[in-house]
Amino acid sequence: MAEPILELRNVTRTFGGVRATDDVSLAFMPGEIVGLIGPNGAGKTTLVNLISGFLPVSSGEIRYEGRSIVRQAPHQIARAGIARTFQIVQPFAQMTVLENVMAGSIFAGALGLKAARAKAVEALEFVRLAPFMDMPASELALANRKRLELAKSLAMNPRVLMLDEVNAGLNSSEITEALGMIRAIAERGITIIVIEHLIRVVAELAERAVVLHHGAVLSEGPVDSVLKDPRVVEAYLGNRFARRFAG
Ligand SMILES: Nc1ncnc2c1ncn2[C@@H]1O[C@H](COP(=O)(O)OP(=O)(O)OP(=O)(O)O)[C@@H](O)[C@H]1O
Repeated sequence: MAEPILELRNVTRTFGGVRATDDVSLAFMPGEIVGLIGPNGAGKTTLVNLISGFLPVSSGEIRYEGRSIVRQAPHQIARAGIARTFQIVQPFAQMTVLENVMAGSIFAGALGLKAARAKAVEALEFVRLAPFMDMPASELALANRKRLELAKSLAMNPRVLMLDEVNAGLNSSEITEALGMIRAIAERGITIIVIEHLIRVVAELAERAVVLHHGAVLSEGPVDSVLKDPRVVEAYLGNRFARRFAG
């Protein structure tokens, strides 16, 4: 059986008395798309911050490609191949779209300028932002700023990509387009963890879902069975939703 590319073993993170992450054990396989859902404050962003090294774990272990990464700095983790997007999109406003993406590939790859530029152009072509590459990033509309985030992460050559609310604020056709891009990324063998409020996105995109509640894993498994899990319905989704998916 294939080995997980990323594994969390009994990971806990506390803030004072709050267990933002509570004894979480999860394994992610190469090329799979996993939805990470849960109500506000469930601990989704904290988990992403722990995996990407922006926060230290209080206890437990995070293993990537079979090795512990819990003591590594964010840039080392990014260079090793774990990329993330941020919930709040904050491009370097004064820099061009291309320069923003190059900053990503340089951060993660220690590439020379020429290689970083080539990588960045390729990522911009993939997300269909190449025509905007010389524009200041501040001039991009929201949907394109989200694509810029995606391009920045892709330019890091990730093997694991965590997308934090990448569809928030987009309209329906923009979401459909983003979903197509995310699928195409997974087809390259990249593991994708989608952190989402939008159940539609998780239901359409992910093979597996993990539901967090009060920092702990409440339910995990194939998306449709997780969405019908009575504990999930009660904790998060509400009966109206349960009826829609029960059929
Ligand atoms: N830096 C911090 N200091 C103190 N408490 C924090 C910190 N970061 C998160 N928390 C707390 O940890 C819990 C989990 O928060 P987190 O932001 O991870 O949840 P979330 O599922 O991402 O929520 P949302 O969907 O609103 O982004 C919350 O109770 C939050 O208040």
